[in-house]
Amino acid sequence: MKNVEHIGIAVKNFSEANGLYFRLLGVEPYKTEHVASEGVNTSFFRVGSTKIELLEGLTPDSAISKFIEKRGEGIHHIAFEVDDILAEMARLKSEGFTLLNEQPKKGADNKLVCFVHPKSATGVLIELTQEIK
Ligand SMILES: CC[C@H](C(=O)O)C(=O)SCCNC(=O)CCNC(=O)[C@H](O)C(C)(C)COP(=O)(O)OP(=O)(O)OC[C@H]1O[C@@H](n2cnc3c(N)ncnc32)[C@H](O)[C@@H]1OP(=O)(O)O
Ligand SMILES: [Co+2]
Repeated sequence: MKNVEHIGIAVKNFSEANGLYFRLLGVEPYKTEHVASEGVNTSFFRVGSTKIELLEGLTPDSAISKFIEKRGEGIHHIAFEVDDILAEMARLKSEGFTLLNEQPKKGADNKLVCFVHPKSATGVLIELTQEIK
């Protein structure tokens, strides 16, 4: 695992939340991206050497909609950058962590991603991200 690549925050009202984080962070999001496979819209803000990812759920069965339904808005996941996502997934599996996808999948911001179940990481949803070169 390398640095914290981004912190994912689940929000109800995407445009309001983007305005709030612009005022909070003093920067505009450098990208917004619809990710149909996850049923989300995302926006990314650079903050120092890491990023904030705002996520809104677009369908009732999206992970973000279900999260907000159950727990309200807030920090949803922590993403770490890895150099070799397949090797890291194999390592975590051998360490007994529960992975939520067997193979890396296309995430946002030009990344391959994999998630670790919060139940095997002290209640924190962990995302692995590898830059697609
Ligand atoms: C577009 C990609 C983008 C990127 O950066 O590239 C993203 O980050 S997309 C982010 C959204 N996608 C995901 O989160 C995919 C992985 N998530 C999942 O597969 C599910 O959300 C899962 C398995 C974590 C939870 O599934 P579900 O909500 O259907 O099940 P439960 O509600 O029964 O949850 C089980 C258990 O986990 C707790 N939980 C759920 N979400 C979280 C969370 N984000 N952080 C911590 N804990 C979480 C939930 O409360 C349940 O615990 P319990 O004690 O039983 O209440
Ligand atoms: Co993310």
